[in-house]
Amino acid sequence: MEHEVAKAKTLLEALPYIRDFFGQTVVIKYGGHAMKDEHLKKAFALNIVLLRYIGVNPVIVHGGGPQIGKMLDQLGICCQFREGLRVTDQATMDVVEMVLVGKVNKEIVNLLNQHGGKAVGLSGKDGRIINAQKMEMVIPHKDMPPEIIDLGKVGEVTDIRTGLIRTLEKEGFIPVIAPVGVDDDGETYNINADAVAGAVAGALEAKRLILLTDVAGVLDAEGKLISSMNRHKAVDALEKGVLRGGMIPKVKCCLEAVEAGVEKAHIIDGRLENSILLEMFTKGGIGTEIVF
Ligand SMILES: Nc1ncnc2c1ncn2[C@@H]1O[C@H](COP(=O)(O)OP(=O)(O)O)[C@@H](O)[C@H]1O
Ligand SMILES: CC(=O)N[C@@H](CCC(=O)OP(=O)(O)O)C(=O)O
Repeated sequence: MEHEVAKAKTLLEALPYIRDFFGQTVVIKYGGHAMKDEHLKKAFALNIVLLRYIGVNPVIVHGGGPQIGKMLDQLGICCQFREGLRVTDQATMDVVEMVLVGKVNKEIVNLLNQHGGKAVGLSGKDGRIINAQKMEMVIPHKDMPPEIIDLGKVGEVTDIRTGLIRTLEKEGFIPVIAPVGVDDDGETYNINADAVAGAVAGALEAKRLILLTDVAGVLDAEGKLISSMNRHKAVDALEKGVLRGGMIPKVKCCLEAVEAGVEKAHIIDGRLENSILLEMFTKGGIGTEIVF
């Protein structure tokens, strides 16, 4: 009996948060360890389905870098990264689209539906959700002319069309979006999934952007977790070189999202079971929050 009483108390403790999130959109970037481990996959699905049943509108944007890498390897196509982005020729683009849209996206849809959700898988081409253009990568060099890198079919988001996402939300569906975009000429682009998640959250004026990753959050130079960063602190960390590799696009896209009106962005540990619920429905939260 004592156990049951404690359970009821826990539910009531979550009430202020549930009330706050009711009817709101939360964009979640699904990737990293939480997408590989069977136990964590199930927990992720249950977290998302629960959100939907208590009146939150979750929108999932997924990655799949390791899965693309594995397939390229099997096909004997070599892969190269510049500044954390995959150099993408036409053959690579075909594999990226097949793996992200055909395999990873459908696996996530299936996972959510198996656990009681109503998920719909989309690429950026469906309803032209993700409009993109070829990315111009310019690396500044001290005392030298800037370096211009051609990443091939790597794109950047120009515009997110929210109509189809809103229609699905209204009907109780959970949109699951693969980070493949398209331009006016029908050219397909490979886009970093964190960047897509940030742009989708901004366009939807989501209440939260949550990025799941393989570390506790943003760590400082001593390796200690930074639990909260405002714009000023985040820009400072980017400029001082505290952030490296994949953490750079993550913090950048969180900044862009809060600048576009998202209330808070979070980088949280996807290795932790129920990390999404812990972040949203407990007082202290987990990981790093980025606010305007
Ligand atoms: N200051 C930092 N704080 C946390 N992680 C950092 C930092 N600088 C670099 N990283 C690296 O960024 C990685 C997360 O980015 P990434 O590998 O792209 O994640 P994911 O695959 O989950 O999208 C971490 O595993 C870590 O190695
Ligand atoms: C341009 C670029 O690098 N695109 C990424 C898209 C997938 C992705 O971002 O997946 P993760 O979130 O798992 O890294 C790629 O080809 O790997």
